Amino acid sequence: MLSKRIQNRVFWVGAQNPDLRTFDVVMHTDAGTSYNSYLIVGSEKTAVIDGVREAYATEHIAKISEHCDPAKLDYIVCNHTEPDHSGSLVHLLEMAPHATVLCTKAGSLFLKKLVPRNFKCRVVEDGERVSLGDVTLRFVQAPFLHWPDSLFTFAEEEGILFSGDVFSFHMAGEGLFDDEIAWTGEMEAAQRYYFDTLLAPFRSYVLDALEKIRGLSIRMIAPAHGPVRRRNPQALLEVYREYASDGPVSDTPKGYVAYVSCYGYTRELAEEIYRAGIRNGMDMEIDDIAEVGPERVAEKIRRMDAVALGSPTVNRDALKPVWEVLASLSAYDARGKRAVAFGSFAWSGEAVRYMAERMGRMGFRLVDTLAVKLRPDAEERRQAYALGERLAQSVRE
Ligand SMILES: Cc1cc2nc3c(=O)[nH]c(=O)nc-3n(C[C@H](O)[C@H](O)[C@H](O)COP(=O)(O)O)c2cc1C
Repeated sequence: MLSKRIQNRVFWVGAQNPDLRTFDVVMHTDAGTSYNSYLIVGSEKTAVIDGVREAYATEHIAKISEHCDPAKLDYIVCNHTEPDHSGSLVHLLEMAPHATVLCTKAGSLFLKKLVPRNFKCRVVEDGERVSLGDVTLRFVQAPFLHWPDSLFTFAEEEGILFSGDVFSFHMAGEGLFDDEIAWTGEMEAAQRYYFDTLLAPFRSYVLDALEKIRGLSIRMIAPAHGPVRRRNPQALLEVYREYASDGPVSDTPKGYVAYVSCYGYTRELAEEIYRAGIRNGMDMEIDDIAEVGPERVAEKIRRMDAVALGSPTVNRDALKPVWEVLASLSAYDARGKRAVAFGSFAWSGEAVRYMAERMGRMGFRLVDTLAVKLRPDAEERRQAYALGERLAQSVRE
């Protein structure tokens, strides 16, 4: 795609990779991705907002050159210093040695490690304005979206919010704007998946950032990946507010039992824990991980207040689907969540201990564990029920 004017004095000068299927190891994408960078040619000064992955630096600089001489660039704004947006910076700075990089304090510390050359860097304060002549940039600090460095840049006269990874999702295509492409359920899902993977751990920061931009007259949102949003930016802010509020905040605590079981013994324990949760006022769900799939289970765990994870011991370990669930979660997902581990075994019984150790290291608040030899008898089923009661109790506390 060539460079493109997105409005008056603002141009898209980014890059696209429609063939990408795995982003940063952690995310899949069915439609590639874009690395959005924007150039503002003000009446007095010029600014590039965000960069692209290093592999696309030449293309990026060529697109900037279509509209101005890169050697005369005044500012390069780094809303987010992650290498998919800052990789090109070292090359752009070679062309534009006099440009001043504008970023947050955290961003400046990251850039020192990312850019192996001296460059002019200025830390911008929350609410600070920088004039390009007929366009004024206003900076809104929005930390932890999804790194400590993140910043929004609002071009006041244009009404464009440059939002970094926020409001992004992975997609490359012919159209640059959301109203140029047929908006499908898959895009909605890609948007939600992006939020869940990168931003959900920082829900409260998302809500803080939304509050800070509430009063701005935003006519367009220009994110770092995916389409530029001009169809109804205010509605997108609301969608994000809903995403960010969809955490474990309901009055009725949510509990979840996820297990695997070869002969049904661990399942018997799971069902006792589930019953105890319900009788103790929790909104409960129960799943066999082998049926539902580890990713879906991990997704559900993110929204729960309490989790019970069960596996039999097989070949001196917990079963693979359980490890896949835990590998799909981050320490942010686990942080402070009440949890128990349980399972059946025949002679050595390592699974429960190993799960508990891993969950503890991830940051789950482990309430207790239960390992039962082979088929649970009446007393052991009572113990499983009591484990569910303690889990529910811990959430109330
Ligand atoms: C292939 C296989 C390997 C096993 N390895 C172990 C083991 O290393 N240690 C152990 O205590 N039990 C082992 N067991 C026994 C199971 O843990 C035991 O049968 C348990 O009750 C199964 O619970 P479930 O019905 O929930 O799957 C193994 C069972 C199978 C089928």
